[in-house]
Amino acid sequence: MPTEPTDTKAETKTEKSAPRGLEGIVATTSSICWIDGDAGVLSYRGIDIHELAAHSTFEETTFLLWFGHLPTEVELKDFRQKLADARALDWRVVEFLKQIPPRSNPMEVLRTAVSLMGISDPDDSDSSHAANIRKSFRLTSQIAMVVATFDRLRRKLPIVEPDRSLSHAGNFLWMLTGEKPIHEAERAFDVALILHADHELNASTFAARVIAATLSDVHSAITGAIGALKGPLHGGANEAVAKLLTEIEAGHADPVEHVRGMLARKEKVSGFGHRVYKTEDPRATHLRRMSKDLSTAAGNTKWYDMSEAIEQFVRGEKKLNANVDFYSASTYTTLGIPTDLFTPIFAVSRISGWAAHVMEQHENNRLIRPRADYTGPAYPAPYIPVQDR
Ligand SMILES: CC(=O)SCCNC(=O)CCNC(=O)[C@H](O)C(C)(C)COP(=O)(O)OP(=O)(O)OC[C@H]1O[C@@H](n2cnc3c(N)ncnc32)[C@H](O)[C@@H]1OP(=O)(O)O
Ligand SMILES: O=C([O-])CC(=O)C(=O)O
Repeated sequence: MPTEPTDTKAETKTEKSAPRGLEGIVATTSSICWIDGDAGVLSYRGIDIHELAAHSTFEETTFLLWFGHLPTEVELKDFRQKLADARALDWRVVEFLKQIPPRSNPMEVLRTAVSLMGISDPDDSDSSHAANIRKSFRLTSQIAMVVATFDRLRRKLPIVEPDRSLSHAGNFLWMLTGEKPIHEAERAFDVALILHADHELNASTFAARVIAATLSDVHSAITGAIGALKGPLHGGANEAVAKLLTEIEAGHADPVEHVRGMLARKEKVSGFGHRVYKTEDPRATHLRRMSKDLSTAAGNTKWYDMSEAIEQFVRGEKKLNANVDFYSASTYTTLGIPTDLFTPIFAVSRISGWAAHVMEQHENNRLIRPRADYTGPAYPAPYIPVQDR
């Protein structure tokens, strides 16, 4: 006996909606990263990002994120060694990189390569903490190698074998360019990796934690995280900034007038705004300076000058601050890195934070499964046979 459809949705209501986009919702506890968005403070395990950018290395910062304290000299040496020892891509991953079309999107290539790495990982079926650490070493070493190797192959250049004596930053630049990086470039890249390493419950890290919380494996969580990072509202914004700068230059446009037009058309300007920071993103402070210093040293401040003009205008007009993605675009361009590698390079760094969060999730796990505030047809809606529709 069919029941009469109700004319009210009251019965079908489940829960009251959280704010759109979960703004301001505290979804988990975590001891990895603390942000004060009003004061513009970012810290990893309580240590201010400015201290880490000034004194640390990517290896040391990754140790800090994974193990919760700064390493002793012996611990750091051991950590570096393990990261360097993991610089070996499985032949199936290399074959995949050789066989895909050179025009493939590098973020899609990376996402697929990480998924493939999961199949060939020696600890594949082991989700113990020790195995997760070993997987995290391999992923951190090899994501950088995948990005560099794919770029070499698509440019029809020979693959550069890793140099285990180099730092993580130095080895990436070496495998990408086939040249040993000068100290300034290696240090700038190392600092960029430190700045991008973690950022609390950003979209890709949240995605990774949701996947990890089903007790799925590290590679599945990181594959999902890469998919989330790719979007232009998140990590993909650094490429969008570079495209904007290139478009302005190609059209011989005035940067301020170009952006004024975008705002008038209600378009978003990539590299500005942030869900958490209501003041300057502390990472942008470093990237702005790096962009300026590197471009001055290179004798071409074109991209920096354009970026600075846009930043001043957007801040004045919309009260929006530059985020981490804005000046990373001109910094990486000045380092000679192809635009479509900017977001993969974000992943080269963020794997350290993702891994820390996946391990933290597994250590104190509960399934993440919120509710939706249902807005569809009232229950019970009638099922109308196909001939009567
Ligand atoms: C690593 C990272 O993920 S950092 C962020 C990278 N993403 C970007 O740079 C993309 C551009 N920025 C944005 O889209 C947003 O600022 C986000 C996604 C970063 C944050 O989004 P939210 O907190 O959801 O803010 P939301 O998108 O609702 O914007 C609030 C208001 O500010 C405006 N606004 C926010 N960012 C921008 C922007 N970059 N350009 C123009 N207007 C903007 C919105 O249009 C909106 O205005 P309205 O209230 O008049 O409609
Ligand atoms: O925290 C966020 O929402 C985005 C961000 O800045 C990051 O992931 O680095």
